[in-house]
Amino acid sequence: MQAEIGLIGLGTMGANLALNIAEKGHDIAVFNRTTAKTGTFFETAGDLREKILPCTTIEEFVQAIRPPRPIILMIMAGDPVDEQIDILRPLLSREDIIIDAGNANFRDTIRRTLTLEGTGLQFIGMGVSGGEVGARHGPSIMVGGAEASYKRVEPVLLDIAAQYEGDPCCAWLGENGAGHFVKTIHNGIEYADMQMIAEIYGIMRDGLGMSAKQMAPVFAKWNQGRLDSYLVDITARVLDTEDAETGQPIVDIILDRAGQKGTGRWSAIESQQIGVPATAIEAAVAARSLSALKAEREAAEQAYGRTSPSVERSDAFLRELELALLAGKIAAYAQGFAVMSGASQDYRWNLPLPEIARIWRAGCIIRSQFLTTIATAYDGASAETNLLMVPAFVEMMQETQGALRKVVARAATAGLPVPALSSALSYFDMYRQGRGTANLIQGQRDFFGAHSFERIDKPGAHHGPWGITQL
Ligand SMILES: NC(=O)C1=CN([C@@H]2O[C@H](COP(=O)(O)OP(=O)(O)OC[C@H]3O[C@@H](n4cnc5c(N)ncnc54)[C@H](OP(=O)(O)O)[C@@H]3O)[C@@H](O)[C@H]2O)C=CC1
Ligand SMILES: O=C(CO)[C@H](O)[C@H](O)COP(=O)(O)O
Repeated sequence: MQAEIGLIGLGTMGANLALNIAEKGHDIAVFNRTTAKTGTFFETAGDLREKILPCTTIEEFVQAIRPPRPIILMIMAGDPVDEQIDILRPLLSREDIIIDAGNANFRDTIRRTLTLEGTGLQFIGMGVSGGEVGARHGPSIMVGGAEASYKRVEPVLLDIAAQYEGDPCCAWLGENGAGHFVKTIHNGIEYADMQMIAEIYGIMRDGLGMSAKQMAPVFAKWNQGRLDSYLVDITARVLDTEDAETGQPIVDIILDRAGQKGTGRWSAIESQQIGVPATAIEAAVAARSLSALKAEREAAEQAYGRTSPSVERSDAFLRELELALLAGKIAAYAQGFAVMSGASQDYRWNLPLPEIARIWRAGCIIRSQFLTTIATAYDGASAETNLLMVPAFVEMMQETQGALRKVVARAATAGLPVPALSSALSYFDMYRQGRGTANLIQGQRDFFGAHSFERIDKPGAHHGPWGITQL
């Protein structure tokens, strides 16, 4: 028997994706650098073993796949992907497709695509979201590369993707790095979403003095309304879970230092690079970096004192928190989609924004009811339209901005950090200000550097009557 497809990397994601592929009836060859893992994987695959060809050498693996071979790499992003491609290249034949399904930097994907061009090999950069459960039972799949290459693997990808009301959450999004770029922005939005939820949790814990057990049903209730989403759902579950060793809420035992592997930071870097601000994502990335400075934060708490609960707990304030989270979320998603729209023009991807919202409705980490509203909103709007200007979102923002304002103000006076929520609010306030304050900056720039400015009453470049600068 020769397999229809191959997969390298039997870690958390790869093992589950391989089982998913086998379960959907596709024969699959698998290989892992550490061969013991391949054995364990195969032994525990149960009935799916008849669809799986475990291979202990890379040569055996390549031979086990029917040409032209589609080969999925589900390994650590970065140098390992280049190393793996170098190992594979001499063993492959024309028309074979290498599919990098890890969280690659889209710039690496563009580089790899260019490197393989003209070799006869094809390259797909594919974002996969959904964690281990998604990989096993249906992830959201964001594909970039030549459309013809995608078409060859589309039947398998549509089979394994999550389904939202019968629609597979998988799409070809554009050439070269498009898929990995969209996955990166997905993760940037994920960072902002998670950070804003954590800030609301911080207000409840440190401002209202609520216990994890008390917060869990609040998030669970919010999950029944417009905040209905995977992240709010798992927040309620995390808050409700006890540590087996101590009997305490596990969230109270977990160290307050968040990891980050790069995608959030790349989203922020790219937004700056193309000049499309994503301040809530930036704030979320910075918050993770600050979280890592545990010892410094502890020393600063000694120096400045600890914040004690000082916000009055009431159903009305909890309702404001819910609405504030919704408003912050609208601004963060507006930023993420604006970055995709900007990059789509710069990189000539022609990213299909409504389709992206649709394939994020199931399978992925940011899946939510909210994405259906976004998909519908984009159906009637051009890709350049900021979500904040789409009627459905104008209405929601009008309704919720007051709560965001109150919550940010209350947190600021109580000394509780809300960097993502406050960045989202400032972004909204600047975005909706017809006459801003950059006129003064232009005056300053012209004063010190003769950079010129435009006037409101006539065209052209002008200079101010500053006189001789006195230092
Ligand atoms: N975990 C998640 O929720 C998600 C992860 N991803 C992305 O998927 C990819 C895999 O992640 P995950 O499964 O979580 O990671 P794991 O740490 O569970 O597995 C890593 C895999 O990469 C292999 N590997 C590492 N270095 C090399 C190398 N130099 N050459 C060959 N193989 C190598 C490992 O092999 P070995 O056993 O020999 O060490 C292992 O199979 C990453 O890019 C990650 O960012 C994407 C979406 C969600
Ligand atoms: O892609 C993912 C989810 O969509 C992975 O879980 C990723 O690892 C999350 O990023 P980070 O580790 O930086 O929090």
